[in-house]
Amino acid sequence: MSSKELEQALRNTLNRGTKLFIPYIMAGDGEGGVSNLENRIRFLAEAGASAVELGIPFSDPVADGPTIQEAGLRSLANGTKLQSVFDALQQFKEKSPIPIIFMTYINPIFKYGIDAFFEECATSGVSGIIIPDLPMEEEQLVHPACKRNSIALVRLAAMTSTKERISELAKRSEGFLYAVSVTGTTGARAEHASNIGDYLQELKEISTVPVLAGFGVSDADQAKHLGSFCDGVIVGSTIVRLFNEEKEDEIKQLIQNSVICETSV
Ligand SMILES: O=P(O)(O)OC[C@@H](O)[C@@H](O)c1c[nH]c2ccccc12
Repeated sequence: MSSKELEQALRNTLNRGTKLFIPYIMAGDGEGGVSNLENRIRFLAEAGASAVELGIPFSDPVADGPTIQEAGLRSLANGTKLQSVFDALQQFKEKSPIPIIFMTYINPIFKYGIDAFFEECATSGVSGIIIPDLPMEEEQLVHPACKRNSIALVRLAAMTSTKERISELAKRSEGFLYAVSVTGTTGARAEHASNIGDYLQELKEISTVPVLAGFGVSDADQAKHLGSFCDGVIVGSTIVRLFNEEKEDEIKQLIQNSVICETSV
């Protein structure tokens, strides 16, 4: 799947009249470690997920809140390595029904080797990547390799970024634009800032790719609220927690209730 194809897959979903929902899961978390990946991704696709964000466990996850950090520790305890994630993806019995977007810090990419990393992404069916600790000024380090292997480099916009920076990020983003919707780390929040709607609408106006809000979304009401200002949401900590508590039914309900489009907007 090329980087344009990720964008197109998301647009196809939007054209069917639903909002986007991208769940985040930590690769290697849960019983069986990476061997459960194919089942989990298939389950999420059937539940209505538009794509999946797949986290690679890392020892120093600076942007992760406690729920994702704990999932990373469980995954590392299961013996997960970057290579075992690639191997598991390459061994899928059938191609993933939804696009897979990697979420990893820059360090594991350096360690693996930039070219080798993106080549493996392409042969593993990964269509996009989120690198939260790679500033825009440094992205030339990886962008040529992303391009060569048709991996969409998803940019993150923060609420604290200047207008100029946000519009540059929105212009550059591939696949979609990740609108970080809180200040701070990942994790469920009771509520979002009152100016969140303005922020998301502004991003939506300047972005040429779909805009998804992430960070702090823990229920369908929040998802629908944020989704009413943009194209949908990314949910991490709540999905990770529900998988860990074996509450797959709640995951299904959360996704199905979040993607409903209210026509008032
Ligand atoms: O957990 P939350 O609050 O639902 O936020 C999404 C998030 O977990 C996922 O996108 C993610 C996990 N780790 C990250 C690090 C940086 C940016 C994004 C992420």
